[in-house]
Amino acid sequence: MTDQDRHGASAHPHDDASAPRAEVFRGPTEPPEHAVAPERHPQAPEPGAWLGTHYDQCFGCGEQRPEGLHLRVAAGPGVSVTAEFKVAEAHQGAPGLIHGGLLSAAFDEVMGTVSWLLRVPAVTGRLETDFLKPVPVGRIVHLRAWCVGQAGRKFYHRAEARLDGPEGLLVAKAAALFVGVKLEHFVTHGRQEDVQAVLEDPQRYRSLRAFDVNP
Ligand SMILES: CCCCC/C=C\C/C=C\C/C=C\C/C=C\CCCC(=O)SCCNC(=O)CCNC(=O)[C@H](O)C(C)(C)COP(=O)(O)OP(=O)(O)OC[C@H]1O[C@@H](n2cnc3c(N)ncnc32)[C@H](O)[C@@H]1OP(=O)(O)O
Repeated sequence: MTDQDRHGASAHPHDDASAPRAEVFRGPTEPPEHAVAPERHPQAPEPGAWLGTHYDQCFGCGEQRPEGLHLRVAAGPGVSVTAEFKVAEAHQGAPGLIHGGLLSAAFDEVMGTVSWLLRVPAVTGRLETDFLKPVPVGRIVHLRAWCVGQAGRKFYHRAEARLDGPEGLLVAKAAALFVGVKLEHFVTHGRQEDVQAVLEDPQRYRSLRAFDVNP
Protein backbone atom coordinates (compact mmCIF):
# COMPACT_ATOMS: atom_id res chain seq x y z
CA MET A 1 0.00 0.00 0.00
CA THR A 2 1.41 3.38 -0.99
CA ASP A 3 1.09 6.65 0.92
CA GLN A 4 -1.38 7.76 -1.73
CA ASP A 5 -3.60 4.71 -1.02
CA ARG A 6 -3.51 5.40 2.72
CA HIS A 7 -4.16 9.11 2.60
CA GLY A 8 -6.11 9.54 -0.64
CA ALA A 9 -5.16 11.75 -3.53
CA SER A 10 -2.56 14.40 -2.78
CA ALA A 11 -4.31 17.48 -1.34
CA HIS A 12 -2.16 19.76 -3.49
CA PRO A 13 -1.04 19.16 -7.08
CA HIS A 14 2.49 20.28 -6.17
CA ASP A 15 2.68 18.11 -3.02
CA ASP A 16 6.16 16.56 -3.16
CA ALA A 17 6.07 12.87 -2.22
CA SER A 18 9.76 13.00 -1.22
CA ALA A 19 9.21 15.88 1.27
CA PRO A 20 9.18 15.13 5.03
CA ARG A 21 5.66 13.85 5.83
CA ALA A 22 5.37 14.42 9.60
CA GLU A 23 4.36 18.09 9.31
CA VAL A 24 2.09 17.40 6.34
CA PHE A 25 -0.03 14.86 8.24
CA ARG A 26 0.02 16.52 11.67
CA GLY A 27 -3.67 16.68 12.56
CA PRO A 28 -5.49 19.48 14.36
CA THR A 29 -5.58 17.51 17.63
CA GLU A 30 -1.77 17.11 17.68
CA PRO A 31 -0.01 19.82 19.76
CA PRO A 32 2.24 21.93 17.51
CA GLU A 33 6.00 22.19 18.14
CA HIS A 34 5.56 25.49 20.02
CA ALA A 35 2.93 24.08 22.43
CA VAL A 36 3.77 24.37 26.14
CA ALA A 37 2.99 22.05 29.03
CA PRO A 38 -0.40 22.87 30.58
CA GLU A 39 -0.36 24.40 34.08
CA ARG A 40 -2.63 23.16 36.83
CA HIS A 41 -4.26 26.20 38.44
CA PRO A 42 -3.01 26.69 42.05
CA GLN A 43 -6.63 26.67 43.29
CA ALA A 44 -7.66 23.61 41.30
CA PRO A 45 -9.44 20.98 43.42
CA GLU A 46 -7.13 18.43 45.07
CA PRO A 47 -6.60 15.09 43.31
CA GLY A 48 -9.43 12.78 44.33
CA ALA A 49 -11.96 15.60 44.92
CA TRP A 50 -15.33 15.06 43.20
CA LEU A 51 -16.05 17.94 40.85
CA GLY A 52 -19.82 17.49 40.85
CA THR A 53 -22.14 18.52 38.05
CA HIS A 54 -21.31 21.82 36.33
CA TYR A 55 -24.90 22.45 35.14
CA ASP A 56 -28.01 20.54 36.22
CA GLN A 57 -29.32 20.37 32.60
CA CYS A 58 -26.04 19.06 31.11
CA PHE A 59 -26.49 15.83 29.14
CA GLY A 60 -23.09 14.64 30.32
CA CYS A 61 -23.28 15.32 34.05
CA GLY A 62 -26.62 17.02 34.86
CA GLU A 63 -28.82 15.66 37.61
CA GLN A 64 -32.00 16.94 35.89
CA ARG A 65 -31.48 14.91 32.70
CA PRO A 66 -32.97 11.45 33.35
CA GLU A 67 -31.68 10.10 30.01
CA GLY A 68 -28.23 11.71 30.42
CA LEU A 69 -24.90 10.06 31.16
CA HIS A 70 -24.71 11.22 34.81
CA LEU A 71 -20.94 11.27 34.66
CA ARG A 72 -19.23 11.53 38.03
CA VAL A 73 -15.92 13.33 37.55
CA ALA A 74 -13.04 13.62 40.02
CA ALA A 75 -9.86 15.69 39.82
CA GLY A 76 -6.77 13.62 39.08
CA PRO A 77 -3.06 14.40 39.43
CA GLY A 78 -1.55 17.11 37.21
CA VAL A 79 -3.99 18.34 34.61
CA SER A 80 -6.15 15.22 34.51
CA VAL A 81 -9.56 13.99 35.62
CA THR A 82 -11.19 10.59 36.05
CA ALA A 83 -14.86 9.75 35.66
CA GLU A 84 -17.34 6.94 35.39
CA PHE A 85 -20.87 6.30 34.19
CA LYS A 86 -23.16 3.31 33.81
CA VAL A 87 -24.39 2.48 30.30
CA ALA A 88 -28.21 2.75 30.49
CA GLU A 89 -31.04 1.43 28.30
CA ALA A 90 -31.42 4.93 26.80
CA HIS A 91 -27.79 4.86 25.60
CA GLN A 92 -28.22 1.97 23.13
CA GLY A 93 -27.29 2.05 19.47
CA ALA A 94 -27.27 -1.65 18.50
CA PRO A 95 -29.22 -4.02 20.81
CA GLY A 96 -27.51 -4.06 24.19
CA LEU A 97 -24.57 -1.95 23.03
CA ILE A 98 -23.77 1.71 23.61
CA HIS A 99 -24.36 4.20 20.79
CA GLY A 100 -20.97 5.40 19.52
CA GLY A 101 -22.04 9.03 19.55
CA LEU A 102 -22.84 8.81 23.24
CA LEU A 103 -19.42 7.39 24.02
CA SER A 104 -18.02 10.39 22.11
CA ALA A 105 -20.30 12.61 24.22
CA ALA A 106 -18.80 11.06 27.36
CA PHE A 107 -15.32 11.85 26.04
CA ASP A 108 -16.43 15.40 25.20
CA GLU A 109 -17.75 15.90 28.72
CA VAL A 110 -14.74 14.44 30.52
CA MET A 111 -12.23 16.34 28.38
CA GLY A 112 -14.34 19.50 28.81
CA THR A 113 -14.04 19.06 32.55
CA VAL A 114 -10.23 19.17 32.32
CA SER A 115 -10.80 22.94 31.87
CA TRP A 116 -11.76 23.08 35.57
CA LEU A 117 -8.18 22.31 36.54
CA LEU A 118 -6.85 24.96 34.14
CA ARG A 119 -9.57 27.42 35.17
CA VAL A 120 -10.08 28.46 31.56
CA PRO A 121 -13.58 28.15 30.10
CA ALA A 122 -13.16 26.24 26.85
CA VAL A 123 -15.34 24.60 24.21
CA THR A 124 -14.70 21.67 21.89
CA GLY A 125 -13.32 22.64 18.48
CA ARG A 126 -12.55 19.12 17.30
CA LEU A 127 -13.16 15.68 18.79
CA GLU A 128 -11.84 12.35 17.48
CA THR A 129 -12.79 8.93 18.85
CA ASP A 130 -11.27 5.51 18.20
CA PHE A 131 -13.79 2.77 19.02
CA LEU A 132 -11.74 -0.30 19.89
CA LYS A 133 -14.23 -2.75 21.50
CA PRO A 134 -18.05 -2.93 21.82
CA VAL A 135 -19.43 -1.58 25.12
CA PRO A 136 -22.49 -3.43 26.54
CA VAL A 137 -25.44 -1.89 28.38
CA GLY A 138 -25.28 -2.21 32.16
CA ARG A 139 -21.50 -1.89 32.39
CA ILE A 140 -19.57 0.85 34.15
CA VAL A 141 -17.32 2.83 31.80
CA HIS A 142 -14.20 4.24 33.46
CA LEU A 143 -12.82 7.37 31.83
CA ARG A 144 -9.62 9.31 32.19
CA ALA A 145 -8.79 12.61 30.43
CA TRP A 146 -5.72 14.81 30.49
CA CYS A 147 -4.19 17.81 28.76
CA VAL A 148 -1.06 17.21 26.68
CA GLY A 149 -0.30 20.78 25.61
CA GLN A 150 -1.41 24.37 25.20
CA ALA A 151 -0.75 26.82 22.39
CA GLY A 152 -2.38 30.18 23.07
CA ARG A 153 -6.16 29.61 23.32
CA LYS A 154 -5.83 26.05 22.05
CA PHE A 155 -5.76 23.10 24.47
CA TYR A 156 -4.89 19.58 23.36
CA HIS A 157 -6.57 16.81 25.31
CA ARG A 158 -6.49 13.02 25.36
CA ALA A 159 -8.89 10.52 26.94
CA GLU A 160 -9.45 6.81 27.28
CA ALA A 161 -12.34 4.55 28.31
CA ARG A 162 -12.00 1.19 30.07
CA LEU A 163 -14.25 -1.59 31.34
CA ASP A 164 -13.68 -3.77 34.44
CA GLY A 165 -12.17 -0.94 36.50
CA PRO A 166 -9.96 2.08 35.90
CA GLU A 167 -7.07 -0.15 34.78
CA GLY A 168 -9.30 -2.61 32.87
CA LEU A 169 -9.90 -3.36 29.20
CA LEU A 170 -9.26 -0.36 26.90
CA VAL A 171 -12.44 0.02 24.79
CA ALA A 172 -12.05 3.48 23.25
CA LYS A 173 -9.74 6.45 23.15
CA ALA A 174 -10.11 10.06 22.09
CA ALA A 175 -8.20 13.20 21.19
CA ALA A 176 -9.58 16.71 21.13
CA LEU A 177 -8.80 20.34 20.51
CA PHE A 178 -10.52 22.72 22.93
CA VAL A 179 -10.55 26.49 22.43
CA GLY A 180 -10.59 28.90 25.37
CA VAL A 181 -13.52 31.34 25.26
CA LYS A 182 -14.84 34.24 27.33
CA LEU A 183 -18.08 34.17 29.32
CA GLU A 184 -19.69 36.16 26.48
CA HIS A 185 -19.52 33.03 24.32
CA PHE A 186 -22.20 31.42 26.49
CA VAL A 187 -24.20 34.56 27.26
CA THR A 188 -24.37 35.58 23.58
CA HIS A 189 -25.02 32.24 21.93
CA GLY A 190 -27.18 30.33 24.42
CA ARG A 191 -30.98 30.34 24.19
CA GLN A 192 -31.82 33.46 26.18
CA GLU A 193 -34.35 31.88 28.55
CA ASP A 194 -31.74 29.33 29.69
CA VAL A 195 -29.02 31.95 29.98
CA GLN A 196 -31.31 34.22 32.02
CA ALA A 197 -32.27 31.35 34.33
CA VAL A 198 -28.59 30.75 35.12
CA LEU A 199 -27.75 34.44 35.53
CA GLU A 200 -30.67 34.81 37.97
CA ASP A 201 -29.60 31.75 39.97
CA PRO A 202 -25.83 31.25 39.53
CA GLN A 203 -25.93 28.26 41.90
CA ARG A 204 -27.37 26.34 38.95
CA TYR A 205 -24.15 26.79 37.03
CA ARG A 206 -21.24 25.67 39.16
CA SER A 207 -18.70 26.77 36.52
CA LEU A 208 -19.57 30.38 37.32
CA ARG A 209 -17.93 29.77 40.69
CA ALA A 210 -15.27 27.32 39.53
CA PHE A 211 -13.95 29.77 36.95
CA ASP A 212 -14.31 32.90 39.12
CA VAL A 213 -16.38 34.55 36.42
CA ASN A 214 -19.01 37.09 37.44
CA PRO A 215 -21.99 37.48 35.16
C1 LIG B 1 -24.83 31.81 30.98
C2 LIG B 1 -23.63 31.61 31.81
C3 LIG B 1 -22.79 30.48 31.35
C4 LIG B 1 -21.51 30.46 32.13
C5 LIG B 1 -20.47 29.56 31.50
C6 LIG B 1 -19.20 29.71 32.22
C7 LIG B 1 -18.21 28.82 32.04
C8 LIG B 1 -18.37 27.60 31.20
C9 LIG B 1 -17.01 27.05 30.91
C10 LIG B 1 -16.76 25.85 30.41
C11 LIG B 1 -17.79 24.81 30.26
C12 LIG B 1 -17.37 23.75 31.18
C13 LIG B 1 -17.62 22.51 31.03
C14 LIG B 1 -18.36 21.96 29.89
C15 LIG B 1 -18.10 20.54 29.96
C16 LIG B 1 -18.41 19.74 29.03
C17 LIG B 1 -19.07 20.07 27.79
C18 LIG B 1 -18.23 19.54 26.70
C19 LIG B 1 -17.69 20.63 25.88
C20 LIG B 1 -18.64 20.94 24.76
O1 LIG B 1 -19.37 20.13 24.28
S1 LIG B 1 -18.62 22.54 24.14
C21 LIG B 1 -19.89 22.47 22.86
C22 LIG B 1 -19.38 22.07 21.51
N1 LIG B 1 -18.52 23.08 20.94
C23 LIG B 1 -19.00 24.22 20.42
O2 LIG B 1 -20.17 24.50 20.42
C24 LIG B 1 -17.98 25.14 19.80
C25 LIG B 1 -18.54 25.81 18.53
N2 LIG B 1 -17.47 26.54 17.89
C26 LIG B 1 -17.17 27.81 18.22
O3 LIG B 1 -17.86 28.44 19.00
C27 LIG B 1 -15.94 28.39 17.59
O4 LIG B 1 -15.62 27.75 16.39
C28 LIG B 1 -14.71 28.32 18.55
C29 LIG B 1 -15.00 29.08 19.86
C30 LIG B 1 -14.30 26.87 18.84
C31 LIG B 1 -13.51 29.01 17.85
O5 LIG B 1 -13.96 30.25 17.32
P1 LIG B 1 -13.22 31.62 17.62
O6 LIG B 1 -13.78 32.64 16.66
O7 LIG B 1 -13.27 31.96 19.06
O8 LIG B 1 -11.71 31.36 17.29
P2 LIG B 1 -10.98 30.89 15.94
O9 LIG B 1 -11.95 30.44 14.92
O10 LIG B 1 -10.03 31.99 15.56
O11 LIG B 1 -10.16 29.61 16.45
C32 LIG B 1 -9.13 29.76 17.41
C33 LIG B 1 -8.01 28.80 17.04
O12 LIG B 1 -8.55 27.46 17.12
C34 LIG B 1 -8.45 26.79 15.85
N3 LIG B 1 -9.63 25.96 15.65
C35 LIG B 1 -10.90 26.26 16.02
N4 LIG B 1 -11.72 25.28 15.68
C36 LIG B 1 -10.95 24.32 15.10
C37 LIG B 1 -11.22 23.04 14.56
N5 LIG B 1 -12.46 22.56 14.55
N6 LIG B 1 -10.21 22.32 14.05
C38 LIG B 1 -8.95 22.81 14.08
N7 LIG B 1 -8.62 24.01 14.60
C39 LIG B 1 -9.62 24.75 15.09
C40 LIG B 1 -8.37 27.90 14.83
O13 LIG B 1 -7.71 27.45 13.66
C41 LIG B 1 -7.56 28.95 15.58
O14 LIG B 1 -6.20 28.59 15.54
P3 LIG B 1 -5.04 29.71 15.32
O15 LIG B 1 -5.21 30.69 16.46
O16 LIG B 1 -3.77 28.95 15.39
O17 LIG B 1 -5.35 30.30 13.99
